Amino acid sequence: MNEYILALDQGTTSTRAILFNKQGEIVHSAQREFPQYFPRPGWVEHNPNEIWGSVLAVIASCLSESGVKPGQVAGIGITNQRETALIWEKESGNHIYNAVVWQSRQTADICEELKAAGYDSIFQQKTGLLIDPYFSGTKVKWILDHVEGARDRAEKGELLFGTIDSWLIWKLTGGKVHVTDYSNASRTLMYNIHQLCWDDELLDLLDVPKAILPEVRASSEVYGYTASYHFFGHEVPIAGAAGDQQAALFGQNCFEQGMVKTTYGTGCFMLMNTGAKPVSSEHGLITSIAWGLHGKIEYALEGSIFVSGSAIQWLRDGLRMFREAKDSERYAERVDSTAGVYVVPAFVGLGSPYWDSEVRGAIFGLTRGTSKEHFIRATLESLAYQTKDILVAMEKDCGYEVNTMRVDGGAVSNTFLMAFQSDILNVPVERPAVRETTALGAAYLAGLAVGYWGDLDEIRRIWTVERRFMPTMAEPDRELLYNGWKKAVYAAMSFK
Ligand SMILES: Nc1ncnc2c1ncn2[C@@H]1O[C@H](COP(=O)(O)OP(=O)(O)O)[C@@H](O)[C@H]1O
Ligand SMILES: O=P(O)(O)OC[C@H](O)CO
Repeated sequence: MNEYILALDQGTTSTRAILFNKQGEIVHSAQREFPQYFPRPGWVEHNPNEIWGSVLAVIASCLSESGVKPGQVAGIGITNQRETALIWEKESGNHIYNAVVWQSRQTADICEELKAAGYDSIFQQKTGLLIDPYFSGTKVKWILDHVEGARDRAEKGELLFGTIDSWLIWKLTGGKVHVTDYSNASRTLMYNIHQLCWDDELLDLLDVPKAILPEVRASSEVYGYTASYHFFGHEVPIAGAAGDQQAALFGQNCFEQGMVKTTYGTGCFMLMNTGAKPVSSEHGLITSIAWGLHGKIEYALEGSIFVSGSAIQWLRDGLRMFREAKDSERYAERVDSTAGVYVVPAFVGLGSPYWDSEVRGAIFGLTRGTSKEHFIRATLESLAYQTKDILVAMEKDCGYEVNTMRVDGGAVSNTFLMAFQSDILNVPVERPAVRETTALGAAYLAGLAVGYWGDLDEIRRIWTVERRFMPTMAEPDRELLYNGWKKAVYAAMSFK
């Protein structure tokens, strides 16, 4: 009887369940969107019960549509939107407040206070991160500050905190297992990535009681088994977990130091495997744990771009420039260039390497001749320029040149964008055959833990490139275009 690995990819806007076979191929997948809540400008929240409902729904669809029996699932791997924080009651499982999403800026004041008190460098040294509303720590503090009685109850051990991986493992095991993995813990602003422990000093600064924190475990090991009532009578091992960007790094087979992947989804995230040593950034990047595997920790250097594919959604839904995201390619190719137009899609500020939460989007270089095609092309090109900003910072931080970038995520099906990306970076860009790399990484981590795949070499043998984009642009053209982008970004940053 054939066996499969089930990956659960709990993303910011939708949840996917994907069944993979031994060749790392997709056998079947199911996807479900869930509601987004914006209680105030800049705030983004999810209802944890709706997330859980979406997970149950995609598992059920995936199994029933594929005809795969629950007993044929050798293991489950979980990957998740990172940083999103939630707190629930240990006894009832009820959340005490919605999940505060990574994009949410509701803790901006808390961050300003911590920065004004001079704590930047302590947080950076210990966690590899910056003080920014993006990360979980200030979100946990905010929930405990705003829900009456929460801090007391947290101290008494009545409440549990988790990122979405923790929540799903807890729910899937019927409330038995409260864990997270190293990669997710490293995004919380509370975890010491050098000493590998929740950091007492940082917990004090954030006023977060240790009792609510999950146990931190490897990214590939059996954490527990599905409660049989959730999984059609079967106890399936939950055997892997990693934050979605680290899972994508794993799914892209970036197992060696210096290997780089970039995922173009709602936002865009470039990660470099830096091996057993964390590289501390001096150029606006952040340091995280890539994964804990086979008793070893590996680290990653990361650049996080908040708006990427969502700029294309904005063209589609906000400006109604086309009906489907893929139409952007056709429009962009109707013109030879943007004719000097630059779009800076800083809708929620800028992440790496600028970290400016006050800047907002801007457009430069308009003339009477500017057309819709120029505008669409300039927006697509902005995805590639933002990625170049990160690569430049990454090469400075690690001290060598990146020789290949592997890509995945929804926007990589845009061939114009990938060719321009390679041109503007002057680096070959590799697009893999399986583009659901995040889910694939989670499947690999779970499959390794249950012996479905024997080792990394077996995984390396099944990973294949679908297309390699080689740079063809002349250096002076590249320089001219990129200089224009830098001018546009700094002009946008000066308009506040
Ligand atoms: N052909 C395309 N060209 C440009 N952008 C695209 C294209 N197809 C999808 N996108 C963008 O990719 C994003 C979806 O990618 P996905 O990896 O599913 O994101 P996420 O996991 O963050 O929800 C959307 O923001 C969409 O606008
Ligand atoms: O859910 P995605 O794919 O938008 O990814 C979100 C990232 O994990 C945020 O850090």
